[in-house]
Amino acid sequence: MEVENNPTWMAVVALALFDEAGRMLMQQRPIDRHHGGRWEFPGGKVESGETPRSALVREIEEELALSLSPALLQPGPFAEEVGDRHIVLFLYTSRQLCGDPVAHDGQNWGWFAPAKAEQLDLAPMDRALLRQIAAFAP
Ligand SMILES: Nc1nc2c([nH]c(=O)n2[C@H]2C[C@H](O)[C@@H](COP(=O)(O)OP(=O)(O)OP(=O)(O)O)O2)c(=O)[nH]1
Repeated sequence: MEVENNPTWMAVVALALFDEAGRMLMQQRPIDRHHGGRWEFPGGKVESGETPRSALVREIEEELALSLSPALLQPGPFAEEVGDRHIVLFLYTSRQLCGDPVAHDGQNWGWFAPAKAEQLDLAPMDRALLRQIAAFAP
C-alpha cells in the first residue's frame, strides 16, 4: 500500500501486548489530541515508506521505549472509521517480553485484564478491537 499516493484513507497500527498474566498494555491519549483522555492500544499512524510492522516498532519505541521483534507480532483484528477522515486501524498482538515500559510522552498506562479494559473510557475503534480480540489472542 502506498500511503503517500493514496490520501483517501489513513492507516494506523496498534499493539495488544499481553503479559504473562494475560493482561494487555493500554495507554491514555494526551488530553490535547483527538479523543484526548481516552484509552487506546499503543501505536500510531503508518508514515510514507513504512510497512505496518515497521511503523508499529517505531511507535512503540517512541511512546514506551520498548524494542519489539517484528517477527513476534501476530496480525489481529482491524477496525474502521468512515467519516470525514477514513481511518483503518490494524491491531497486532504479541506476548513477547521486551522490558519495562517508560512513558516517553508522560502518558498514563497500565496492564489490564480484558474485563478491566472494557471498563476504561476507550477510543471508539479501540473498543471495537477489544470486542474482537478474544478470537485472536495469542
Ligand atoms: N487509536 C485510535 N485512533 C483514532 C481513533 N479515531 C481516530 O480518529 N483516531 C485517529 C487519531 C490519530 O489521528 C490517529 C492515531 O494516530 P496517532 O496516535 O499517531 O495520532 P496523533 O495523536 O499523533 O495525531 P493527531 O491527533 O495529531 O491526528 O487515529 C480511535 O478510535 N482510536
